[in-house]
Amino acid sequence: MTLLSVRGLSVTRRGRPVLQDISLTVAAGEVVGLIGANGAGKTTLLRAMLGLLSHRGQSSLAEMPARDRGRHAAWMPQAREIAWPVTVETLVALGRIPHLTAGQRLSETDRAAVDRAIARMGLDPFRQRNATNLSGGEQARVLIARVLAQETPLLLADEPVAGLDPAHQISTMHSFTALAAEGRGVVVSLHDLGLALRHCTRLVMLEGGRISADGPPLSVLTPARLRTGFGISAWIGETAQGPVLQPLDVLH
Ligand SMILES: Nc1ncnc2c1ncn2[C@@H]1O[C@H](COP(=O)(O)OP(=O)(O)OP(=O)(O)O)[C@@H](O)[C@H]1O
Repeated sequence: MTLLSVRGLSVTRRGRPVLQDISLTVAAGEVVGLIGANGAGKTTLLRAMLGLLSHRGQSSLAEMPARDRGRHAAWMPQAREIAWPVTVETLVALGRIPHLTAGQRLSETDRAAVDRAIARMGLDPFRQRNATNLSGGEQARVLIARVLAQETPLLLADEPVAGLDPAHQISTMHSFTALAAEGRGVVVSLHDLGLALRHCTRLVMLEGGRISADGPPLSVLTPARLRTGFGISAWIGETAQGPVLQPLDVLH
């Protein structure tokens, strides 16, 4: 089942083309990693697909009425600052808003979704803590839990694992894999190519605002693309524990 369809999407900012002619679809069961160097256009693509940026071309998500969109896709932006001094539980429960009608309180179903998201991100010990008093990585986990609580068919996240410790980076990627196994779809921008290789079912690589590769991770992360797209060399190998990528050096 197709959860997102983008055709011929282009974005111009300050007269400069930032994205050109992007077409892709995301199906149920996929964890799509969006990769590319700083400035390649990952955030711009995620925001344009959601309808948060003016664009040419089509995105099925941007064309939905706002209310339907909130029930179809959850969005975790790159900015991590939590501004409100509310408990972790209250903040995660905000993810249920698209499912409520005005003035409606959380139902048992909503509370169960909040509990599942809190458990998935290992936040039970923090439930009643003020979210603004948590560490940066803990706050990121709270924001991931909020989008998980939304329990939408599609999840889009901009660098969700940035700033997390290794255990929480891996467990967050496992959460995405579990969502895909349940029949949802995930699009996640990542700078850690090792995590992208191991945990994504497919990678979409951006170079200079265009898709330079789209396919299974090992077929996308070739030495030539690591050189042209990232300016690095890397060791890539198949091991007993699965594929591994270790960046080695900057190529001049
Ligand atoms: N408000 C803006 N006005 C003009 N240009 C912008 C604006 N926002 C982003 N850009 C430009 O668009 C290009 C793509 O930026 P974008 O943030 O999408 O890249 P990214 O791949 O997410 O990068 P990063 O890995 O650094 O987060 C960059 O060249 C950036 O300078």
